[in-house]
Amino acid sequence: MSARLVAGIDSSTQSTKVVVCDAATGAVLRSGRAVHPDATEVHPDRWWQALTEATGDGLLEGVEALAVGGQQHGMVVSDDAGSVIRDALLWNDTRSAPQARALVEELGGPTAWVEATGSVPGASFTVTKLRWLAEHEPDHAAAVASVELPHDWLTRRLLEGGEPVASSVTDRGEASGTGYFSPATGRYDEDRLRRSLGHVPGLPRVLGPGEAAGRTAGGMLVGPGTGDNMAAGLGLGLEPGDVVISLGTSGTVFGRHDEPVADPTGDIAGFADAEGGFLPLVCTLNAARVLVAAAQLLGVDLDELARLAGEAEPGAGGLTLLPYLDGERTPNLPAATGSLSGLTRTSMTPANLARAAHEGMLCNLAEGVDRLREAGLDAHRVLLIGGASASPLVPQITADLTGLPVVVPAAGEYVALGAARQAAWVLSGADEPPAWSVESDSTWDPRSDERHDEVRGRYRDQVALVHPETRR
Ligand SMILES: Nc1ncnc2c1ncn2[C@@H]1O[C@H](COP(=O)(O)OP(=O)(O)O)[C@@H](O)[C@H]1O
Ligand SMILES: O=C(CO)[C@@H](O)[C@H](O)COP(=O)(O)O
Repeated sequence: MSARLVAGIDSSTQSTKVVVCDAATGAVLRSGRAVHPDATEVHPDRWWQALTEATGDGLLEGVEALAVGGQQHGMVVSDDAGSVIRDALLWNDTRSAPQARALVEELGGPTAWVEATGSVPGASFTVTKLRWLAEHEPDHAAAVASVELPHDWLTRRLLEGGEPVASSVTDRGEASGTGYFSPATGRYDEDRLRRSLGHVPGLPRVLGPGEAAGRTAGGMLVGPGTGDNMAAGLGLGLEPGDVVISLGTSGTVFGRHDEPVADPTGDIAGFADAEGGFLPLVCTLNAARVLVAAAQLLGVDLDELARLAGEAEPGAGGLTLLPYLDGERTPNLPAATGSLSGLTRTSMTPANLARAAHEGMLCNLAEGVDRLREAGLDAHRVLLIGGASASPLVPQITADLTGLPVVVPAAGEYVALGAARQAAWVLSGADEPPAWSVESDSTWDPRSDERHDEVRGRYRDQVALVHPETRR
């Protein structure tokens, strides 16, 4: 008997990736990908074009069900005809930082926000982008009849001409990144929405995990979809003690939790996951592209960057890079720039610069692991995913700086795989997702060396020195 096929779509910041899997085992049978524009505001049609390109040449032939995992938070606003009003503002667009500060202050401060929505909204959160729209483009704001996030919009497009269960749908995971939804109660917060946009627009219906969103015109069953980090969690089949570090455009650190996590400092976002639980998460704005920028500076490719960094000793000869090249989200420094310190005639070598780029990026994420532990999450091992997990050096430095064993799971595209697992879940009609196994590539154990503690300490000292406003 031939396998039943499901597909998972990862529409993330830099690209769309699609995997077609055996619904029973999760084995990846086919895959496709296409790039997105490099911008922080993008017309959603560009994601649709990328999806069309990635699934060209019959990639979806024989597929019975599919689902979308999408970059979180992006603001897609449509008019009463369902047409997109302006380019979507993405999660990494920091223009709404002043609106974020104002909303937090106006609506009761950080603790009130955490109680109502699970998170203290920074510029990434949709609610702050809506306030920006109301202040800067009032005609556009007045025309907004519905607000969706990237995966909601793509799911609606997939269902066009088919049989959608509602005019627009989402899930708890995605909705928990809006800033106008409570992951604890599962309800939208219309007051916060009115206070940001000026009126309450139409919102996607929040489907349960494993609940079908409808059928495409071609008859494929469509899952509710979710945010890309939630999809990765589902694809990895997280166990207690697993902490994920994802090194894509964003750096994220997260784990599953049965209870909501409330962090009024704003470092941890109290998201929902794609299985009915919670996904506390720390997100940085600067991850894989720090290595890309360092490679460009040194005039080398990523393999050579890793080789050079491997030549340097831990500690990069005293160089410390604060890698806030695109501003930063955690710590909350949206207007920050990167800085490099510790330069001497001896330390200023290509190898030390390459090493400092790796250490700076990973120190910020190791801080995220510490924040999750302080919030009560067990951390026994790190599962390392995302584009930069392919680097030959990143897994070992991650192990050294977090003090945890690091596993790089074998299959690679865990957001797409999680979306496919959700599609298989919907197809099965079962109460639980199918039990797909995750193969590990290799494990890197942390090496004991006092220089690793010294690197972490120097990084913290430098943050406090250059950005004293982050001191608690
Ligand atoms: N071997 C590598 N070392 C470091 N970075 C890499 C490597 N391979 C890919 N990348 C980077 O990973 C990023 C893409 O990661 P990905 O997780 O697909 O991002 P996103 O999901 O945000 O679109 C790109 O910036 C790419 O240059
Ligand atoms: O904003 C967040 C998490 O809150 C980001 O993680 C986005 O979801 C984008 O993810 P990548 O494209 O970097 O995977």
